[in-house]
Amino acid sequence: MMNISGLAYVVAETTDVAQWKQYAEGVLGMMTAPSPDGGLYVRMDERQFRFAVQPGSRNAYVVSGWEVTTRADFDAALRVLNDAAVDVVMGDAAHCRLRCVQQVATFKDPSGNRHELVWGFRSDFAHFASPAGVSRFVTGNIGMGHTVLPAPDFDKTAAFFTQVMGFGLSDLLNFQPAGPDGPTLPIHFFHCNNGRHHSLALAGFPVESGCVHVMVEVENMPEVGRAMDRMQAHQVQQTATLGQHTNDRMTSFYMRSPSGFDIEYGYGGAVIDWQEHVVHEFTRVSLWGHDFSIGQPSAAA
Ligand SMILES: Cc1ccc(O)c(O)c1CC[C@@H]1C(=O)CC[C@]2(C)C(=O)CC[C@@H]12
Ligand SMILES: [Fe+2]
Repeated sequence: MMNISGLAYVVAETTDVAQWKQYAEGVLGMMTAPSPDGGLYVRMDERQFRFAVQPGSRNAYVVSGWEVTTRADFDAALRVLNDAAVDVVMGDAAHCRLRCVQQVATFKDPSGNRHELVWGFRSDFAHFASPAGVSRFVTGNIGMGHTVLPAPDFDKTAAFFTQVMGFGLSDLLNFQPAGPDGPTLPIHFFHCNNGRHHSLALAGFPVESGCVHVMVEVENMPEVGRAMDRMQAHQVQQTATLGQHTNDRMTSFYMRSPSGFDIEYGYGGAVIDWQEHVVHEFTRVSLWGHDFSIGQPSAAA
């Protein structure tokens, strides 16, 4: 059985590394350093990076990095992938060095999203000092946050994550963007072996950038408000108003990243005891706020 402990990192591609550096430092409030591939390590905590930004010809999401805590769990995970006939490419020394890990294995899910499995991060444990004065990001044992990936091949991809990757379904939404008579788009929320309500969500539609959004969490409401001020000061496009989700209780706003996908910036996400949790379908996205219409192309200035 696979025992993934959390979302370790995400990798994004950009045509403009300097722009990502400004966004990471000035808006997200994260530290940056050059990476060996000519890109950027974006730091949120004691790890060398939580976002790896690689230079390229596109602005897009590239890969999700999933972590196991031991070599034994890594080997067990490789056996599970092999038994499920998943094509796995083992990373070479350069790939391990780039990701700052002992071992890395790459594969795709049934919708074509790319994933990496890693163990044994390497770190200099330099103190995290946010260039924007962010007190701290909520990471550690619950991972860097969550990622929401397109899954046009929905049922196969959801089955892959529960049956092969060992995720649990937290809850689900049958989203009806055009009202009760319109089409239904499933969004399923999955947890791995930590208390974060979801480390992954799968959305049953294609997304040009390769990702719907990545969520990062800060430790109090003022840090969310200060991030909104920085977003405005840097003229970054907001894609949803401030609001609070029904399922994970996160208070957050959404904005565009330079790689085309959104960043959800929030605080107060519930930490769940999975023994007590009951899987359910929810029909309201938010307790209050979260107007996603401001992110639609027609709403753009
Ligand atoms: C519904 C929900 C619960 C918890 C989350 O962390 C979370 O991001 C969401 C929203 C999921 C989803 C989205 O991100 C893109 C825009 C979507 C499809 C909507 O317009 C409503 C639900 C939204
Ligand atoms: Fe989210």
